[in-house]
Amino acid sequence: MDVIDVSDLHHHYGSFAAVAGVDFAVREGEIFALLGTNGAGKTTTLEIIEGFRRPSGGRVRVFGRDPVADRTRLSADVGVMMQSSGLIGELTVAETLGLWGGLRSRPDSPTDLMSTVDLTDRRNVAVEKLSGGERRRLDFALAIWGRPPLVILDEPTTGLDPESRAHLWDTVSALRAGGSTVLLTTHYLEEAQALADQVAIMHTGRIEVAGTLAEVLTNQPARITATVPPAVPLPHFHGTPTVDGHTLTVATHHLQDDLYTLLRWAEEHNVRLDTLAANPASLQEIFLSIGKEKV
Ligand SMILES: Nc1ncnc2c1ncn2[C@@H]1O[C@H](COP(=O)(O)OP(=O)(O)OP(=O)(O)O)[C@@H](O)[C@H]1O
Repeated sequence: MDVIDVSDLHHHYGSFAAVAGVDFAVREGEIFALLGTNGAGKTTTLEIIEGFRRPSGGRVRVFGRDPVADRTRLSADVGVMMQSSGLIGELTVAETLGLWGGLRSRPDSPTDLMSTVDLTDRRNVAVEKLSGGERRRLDFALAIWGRPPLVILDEPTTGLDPESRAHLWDTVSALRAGGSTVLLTTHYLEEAQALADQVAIMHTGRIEVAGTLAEVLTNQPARITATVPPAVPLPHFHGTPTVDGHTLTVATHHLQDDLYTLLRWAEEHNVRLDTLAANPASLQEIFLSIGKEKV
Protein backbone atom coordinates (compact mmCIF):
# COMPACT_ATOMS: atom_id res chain seq x y z
CA MET A 1 0.00 0.00 0.00
CA ASP A 2 1.21 3.50 -0.80
CA VAL A 3 1.63 5.79 2.20
CA ILE A 4 -0.01 8.66 0.32
CA ASP A 5 -2.35 8.26 -2.60
CA VAL A 6 -3.67 11.34 -4.40
CA SER A 7 -6.02 10.98 -7.34
CA ASP A 8 -7.67 13.63 -9.47
CA LEU A 9 -7.25 16.20 -6.72
CA HIS A 10 -8.90 19.57 -7.26
CA HIS A 11 -9.04 22.64 -5.09
CA HIS A 12 -10.69 25.96 -5.78
CA TYR A 13 -10.40 29.20 -3.88
CA GLY A 14 -13.64 30.84 -5.00
CA SER A 15 -13.56 30.50 -8.77
CA PHE A 16 -9.75 30.16 -8.88
CA ALA A 17 -8.48 26.61 -9.51
CA ALA A 18 -5.33 26.33 -7.35
CA VAL A 19 -5.11 22.53 -7.84
CA ALA A 20 -6.55 21.25 -11.12
CA GLY A 21 -6.41 17.45 -11.30
CA VAL A 22 -3.34 16.13 -9.52
CA ASP A 23 -2.38 12.44 -9.23
CA PHE A 24 0.58 10.96 -7.42
CA ALA A 25 1.52 8.26 -4.96
CA VAL A 26 4.21 8.25 -2.29
CA ARG A 27 5.64 4.83 -1.49
CA GLU A 28 6.75 3.68 1.92
CA GLY A 29 10.28 4.68 2.88
CA GLU A 30 10.93 7.15 0.08
CA ILE A 31 11.63 10.86 -0.09
CA PHE A 32 9.15 12.46 -2.47
CA ALA A 33 9.84 16.05 -3.52
CA LEU A 34 6.98 18.16 -4.77
CA LEU A 35 8.56 20.95 -6.77
CA GLY A 36 7.08 23.80 -8.71
CA THR A 37 6.82 27.42 -9.61
CA ASN A 38 5.47 29.98 -7.13
CA GLY A 39 1.73 29.60 -6.68
CA ALA A 40 1.73 26.19 -8.40
CA GLY A 41 -0.48 24.68 -5.69
CA LYS A 42 2.10 22.76 -3.63
CA THR A 43 1.14 24.14 -0.21
CA THR A 44 -2.56 23.70 -0.97
CA THR A 45 -1.88 20.06 -1.91
CA LEU A 46 0.12 19.47 1.29
CA GLU A 47 -2.57 21.10 3.46
CA ILE A 48 -5.15 18.74 1.97
CA ILE A 49 -2.89 15.72 2.61
CA GLU A 50 -2.36 16.96 6.18
CA GLY A 51 -6.14 17.10 6.65
CA PHE A 52 -6.21 20.84 7.28
CA ARG A 53 -8.12 21.58 4.09
CA ARG A 54 -11.01 19.72 2.51
CA PRO A 55 -10.49 19.24 -1.25
CA SER A 56 -13.02 20.57 -3.76
CA GLY A 57 -12.75 17.27 -5.63
CA GLY A 58 -10.80 14.05 -5.98
CA ARG A 59 -9.55 11.55 -3.45
CA VAL A 60 -6.66 11.59 -0.97
CA ARG A 61 -5.64 8.71 1.27
CA VAL A 62 -2.90 8.71 3.91
CA PHE A 63 -2.12 5.25 5.26
CA GLY A 64 -5.40 4.28 3.58
CA ARG A 65 -7.38 6.85 5.56
CA ASP A 66 -9.21 10.05 4.71
CA PRO A 67 -6.95 12.78 6.13
CA VAL A 68 -9.83 15.14 7.01
CA ALA A 69 -12.20 12.59 8.56
CA ASP A 70 -9.37 10.66 10.30
CA ARG A 71 -7.11 13.59 11.17
CA THR A 72 -6.94 12.88 14.91
CA ARG A 73 -6.18 9.23 14.31
CA LEU A 74 -3.51 10.01 11.72
CA SER A 75 -1.84 12.75 13.73
CA ALA A 76 0.18 10.29 15.84
CA ASP A 77 1.83 8.92 12.70
CA VAL A 78 2.33 12.15 10.78
CA GLY A 79 4.80 14.93 11.59
CA VAL A 80 4.11 18.22 9.85
CA MET A 81 6.21 21.32 9.24
CA MET A 82 4.12 24.05 7.69
CA GLN A 83 5.40 27.04 5.73
CA SER A 84 4.68 29.40 8.61
CA SER A 85 5.09 28.25 12.17
CA GLY A 86 2.64 28.47 15.04
CA LEU A 87 5.29 28.68 17.75
CA ILE A 88 4.58 30.55 20.99
CA GLY A 89 6.96 33.52 21.20
CA GLU A 90 7.34 33.63 25.01
CA LEU A 91 8.37 29.99 25.41
CA THR A 92 12.02 28.99 25.25
CA VAL A 93 13.30 26.33 22.88
CA ALA A 94 13.43 23.74 25.69
CA GLU A 95 9.96 24.69 26.95
CA THR A 96 8.53 24.45 23.43
CA LEU A 97 9.92 20.94 22.99
CA GLY A 98 8.76 19.96 26.49
CA LEU A 99 5.24 21.20 25.77
CA TRP A 100 5.23 19.43 22.42
CA GLY A 101 6.33 16.18 24.02
CA GLY A 102 3.30 16.38 26.31
CA LEU A 103 1.01 16.65 23.28
CA ARG A 104 2.51 13.82 21.24
CA SER A 105 1.95 10.15 21.89
CA ARG A 106 5.37 9.05 20.61
CA PRO A 107 8.32 9.42 22.98
CA ASP A 108 11.41 11.45 22.11
CA SER A 109 14.17 13.32 23.86
CA PRO A 110 14.17 17.14 23.73
CA THR A 111 17.91 17.07 24.45
CA ASP A 112 18.63 14.81 21.49
CA LEU A 113 16.35 16.78 19.21
CA MET A 114 17.97 20.09 20.19
CA SER A 115 21.30 18.56 19.32
CA THR A 116 19.95 17.20 16.00
CA VAL A 117 18.79 20.66 14.92
CA ASP A 118 21.78 22.40 16.46
CA LEU A 119 19.81 24.45 19.00
CA THR A 120 21.43 23.16 22.20
CA ASP A 121 23.15 26.53 22.79
CA ARG A 122 19.80 28.31 22.33
CA ARG A 123 17.81 26.05 24.66
CA ASN A 124 16.95 28.83 27.14
CA VAL A 125 16.23 31.53 24.55
CA ALA A 126 12.62 32.59 23.93
CA VAL A 127 11.29 31.66 20.50
CA GLU A 128 10.59 35.34 19.73
CA LYS A 129 14.32 36.07 20.11
CA LEU A 130 15.42 33.31 17.72
CA SER A 131 16.58 34.09 14.20
CA GLY A 132 14.38 33.03 11.27
CA GLY A 133 16.63 30.06 10.51
CA GLU A 134 16.67 28.96 14.17
CA ARG A 135 12.86 29.05 14.28
CA ARG A 136 12.70 26.96 11.11
CA ARG A 137 14.99 24.43 12.75
CA LEU A 138 12.78 24.33 15.84
CA ASP A 139 9.75 23.80 13.58
CA PHE A 140 11.62 20.94 11.95
CA ALA A 141 12.41 19.41 15.35
CA LEU A 142 8.69 19.42 16.21
CA ALA A 143 7.83 17.79 12.87
CA ILE A 144 10.25 14.91 13.40
CA TRP A 145 9.41 14.42 17.09
CA GLY A 146 9.18 10.69 17.75
CA ARG A 147 10.42 9.86 14.21
CA PRO A 148 6.87 9.41 12.85
CA PRO A 149 6.32 7.02 9.93
CA LEU A 150 5.34 9.97 7.72
CA VAL A 151 6.93 13.42 7.78
CA ILE A 152 5.52 16.25 5.64
CA LEU A 153 7.74 19.31 5.24
CA ASP A 154 6.71 22.48 3.41
CA GLU A 155 9.87 24.27 2.26
CA PRO A 156 11.93 23.10 5.26
CA THR A 157 15.20 24.62 4.06
CA THR A 158 13.92 28.06 3.07
CA GLY A 159 15.74 30.70 5.10
CA LEU A 160 18.47 28.33 6.28
CA ASP A 161 22.15 28.97 5.62
CA PRO A 162 23.93 26.40 3.40
CA GLU A 163 25.42 24.50 6.34
CA SER A 164 22.06 24.22 8.13
CA ARG A 165 20.41 23.16 4.87
CA ALA A 166 22.94 20.39 4.35
CA HIS A 167 22.50 19.30 7.96
CA LEU A 168 18.71 19.23 7.64
CA TRP A 169 18.97 17.10 4.51
CA ASP A 170 21.27 14.71 6.36
CA THR A 171 18.59 14.38 9.02
CA VAL A 172 15.92 13.80 6.37
CA SER A 173 18.10 11.06 4.84
CA ALA A 174 18.55 9.53 8.29
CA LEU A 175 14.76 9.53 8.75
CA ARG A 176 14.42 7.63 5.48
CA ALA A 177 17.12 5.20 6.57
CA GLY A 178 15.08 4.65 9.75
CA GLY A 179 12.04 3.72 7.65
CA SER A 180 10.10 7.00 7.63
CA THR A 181 8.46 8.29 4.47
CA VAL A 182 9.07 11.96 3.67
CA LEU A 183 7.00 14.26 1.47
CA LEU A 184 8.42 17.73 1.06
CA THR A 185 8.40 20.82 -1.09
CA THR A 186 11.50 22.79 -1.92
CA HIS A 187 12.74 25.44 -4.29
CA TYR A 188 16.30 24.07 -4.02
CA LEU A 189 16.37 21.82 -7.06
CA GLU A 190 19.92 20.65 -6.59
CA GLU A 191 18.98 19.34 -3.14
CA ALA A 192 15.94 17.53 -4.51
CA GLN A 193 18.11 16.10 -7.26
CA ALA A 194 20.64 14.82 -4.75
CA LEU A 195 18.24 13.27 -2.26
CA ALA A 196 14.72 12.66 -3.51
CA ASP A 197 13.68 9.22 -4.73
CA GLN A 198 10.74 10.64 -6.66
CA VAL A 199 9.90 14.14 -7.82
CA ALA A 200 6.83 15.81 -9.25
CA ILE A 201 6.97 19.28 -10.76
CA MET A 202 3.79 21.33 -10.45
CA HIS A 203 2.83 24.35 -12.50
CA THR A 204 -0.46 26.26 -12.31
CA GLY A 205 -2.27 23.52 -10.41
CA ARG A 206 -1.07 20.55 -12.46
CA ILE A 207 1.79 18.08 -12.34
CA GLU A 208 3.79 18.58 -15.52
CA VAL A 209 6.55 16.01 -14.94
CA ALA A 210 6.74 13.17 -12.42
CA GLY A 211 8.60 9.99 -11.68
CA THR A 212 11.82 8.74 -10.18
CA LEU A 213 14.71 11.08 -10.85
CA ALA A 214 16.15 8.65 -13.37
CA GLU A 215 12.84 8.49 -15.25
CA VAL A 216 12.38 12.24 -15.25
CA LEU A 217 15.93 12.93 -16.35
CA THR A 218 16.28 10.24 -19.04
CA ASN A 219 13.27 11.61 -20.90
CA GLN A 220 14.98 14.98 -21.16
CA PRO A 221 17.79 15.75 -23.60
CA ALA A 222 21.33 16.49 -22.52
CA ARG A 223 22.90 19.64 -23.88
CA ILE A 224 26.17 20.36 -25.68
CA THR A 225 27.22 23.96 -26.19
CA ALA A 226 30.24 25.40 -27.94
CA THR A 227 31.37 28.51 -29.78
CA VAL A 228 31.80 27.68 -33.47
CA PRO A 229 33.15 29.67 -36.45
CA PRO A 230 30.44 30.92 -38.86
CA ALA A 231 31.63 29.58 -42.20
CA VAL A 232 32.24 25.88 -41.52
CA PRO A 233 29.21 23.65 -42.25
CA LEU A 234 28.16 21.68 -39.16
CA PRO A 235 28.14 17.87 -39.04
CA HIS A 236 25.01 15.75 -38.73
CA PHE A 237 23.97 15.17 -35.10
CA HIS A 238 21.46 12.71 -33.64
CA GLY A 239 20.09 15.62 -31.60
CA THR A 240 18.76 19.01 -32.63
CA PRO A 241 21.37 21.72 -33.25
CA THR A 242 20.57 25.43 -32.97
CA VAL A 243 23.00 28.26 -33.58
CA ASP A 244 22.57 31.59 -31.86
CA GLY A 245 25.27 34.00 -33.03
CA HIS A 246 28.40 31.86 -32.77
CA THR A 247 27.00 29.60 -30.05
CA LEU A 248 26.01 26.11 -31.08
CA THR A 249 23.61 24.19 -28.82
CA VAL A 250 22.76 20.55 -29.43
CA ALA A 251 19.88 19.10 -27.42
CA THR A 252 20.42 15.36 -27.60
CA HIS A 253 19.51 11.98 -26.22
CA HIS A 254 22.84 10.66 -27.58
CA LEU A 255 25.29 12.76 -25.60
CA GLN A 256 28.35 10.59 -26.12
CA ASP A 257 27.81 10.06 -29.89
CA ASP A 258 27.04 13.70 -30.59
CA LEU A 259 29.96 14.89 -28.50
CA TYR A 260 32.25 12.58 -30.45
CA THR A 261 30.80 13.88 -33.74
CA LEU A 262 31.47 17.46 -32.68
CA LEU A 263 35.02 16.75 -31.50
CA ARG A 264 35.87 14.86 -34.72
CA TRP A 265 34.38 17.70 -36.80
CA ALA A 266 36.45 20.24 -34.84
CA GLU A 267 39.63 18.27 -35.42
CA GLU A 268 38.94 17.82 -39.14
CA HIS A 269 38.29 21.56 -39.58
CA ASN A 270 41.00 22.72 -37.21
CA VAL A 271 38.45 24.42 -34.96
CA ARG A 272 39.21 25.11 -31.29
CA LEU A 273 36.09 24.58 -29.14
CA ASP A 274 37.15 26.89 -26.33
CA THR A 275 33.78 27.17 -24.58
CA LEU A 276 32.79 23.52 -25.06
CA ALA A 277 30.41 22.21 -22.37
CA ALA A 278 28.41 19.01 -22.18
CA ASN A 279 25.74 18.73 -19.50
CA PRO A 280 23.37 15.91 -18.68
CA ALA A 281 19.75 16.89 -18.20
CA SER A 282 19.12 18.47 -14.82
CA LEU A 283 15.98 19.22 -12.86
CA GLN A 284 16.87 22.88 -13.17
CA GLU A 285 16.65 22.72 -16.94
CA ILE A 286 13.35 20.82 -16.89
CA PHE A 287 11.96 23.24 -14.35
CA LEU A 288 12.93 26.28 -16.39
CA SER A 289 11.54 24.82 -19.61
CA ILE A 290 8.20 24.11 -17.90
CA GLY A 291 8.03 27.67 -16.57
CA LYS A 292 8.96 29.14 -19.99
CA GLU A 293 6.57 27.05 -22.08
CA LYS A 294 3.58 27.64 -19.90
CA VAL A 295 3.88 31.25 -18.77
N1 LIG B 1 -6.65 31.08 1.02
C1 LIG B 1 -6.48 31.39 -0.28
N2 LIG B 1 -7.39 32.16 -0.92
C2 LIG B 1 -7.26 32.45 -2.24
N3 LIG B 1 -6.21 32.04 -3.00
C3 LIG B 1 -5.28 31.30 -2.40
C4 LIG B 1 -5.35 30.93 -1.01
N4 LIG B 1 -4.27 30.19 -0.69
C5 LIG B 1 -3.55 30.09 -1.84
N5 LIG B 1 -4.16 30.74 -2.85
C6 LIG B 1 -3.68 30.83 -4.24
O1 LIG B 1 -3.61 29.51 -4.76
C7 LIG B 1 -2.46 29.35 -5.56
C8 LIG B 1 -1.64 28.18 -5.04
O2 LIG B 1 -1.08 28.56 -3.79
P1 LIG B 1 -0.09 27.61 -3.00
O3 LIG B 1 0.30 28.32 -1.75
O4 LIG B 1 -0.72 26.29 -2.86
O5 LIG B 1 1.13 27.54 -4.02
P2 LIG B 1 2.64 27.04 -3.80
O6 LIG B 1 2.94 26.15 -4.95
O7 LIG B 1 2.81 26.48 -2.45
O8 LIG B 1 3.46 28.40 -3.97
P3 LIG B 1 4.88 28.89 -3.35
O9 LIG B 1 5.95 28.06 -3.99
O10 LIG B 1 4.93 30.31 -3.82
O11 LIG B 1 4.79 28.73 -1.87
C9 LIG B 1 -1.73 30.70 -5.55
O12 LIG B 1 -2.04 31.40 -6.73
C10 LIG B 1 -2.27 31.38 -4.32
O13 LIG B 1 -2.28 32.79 -4.50
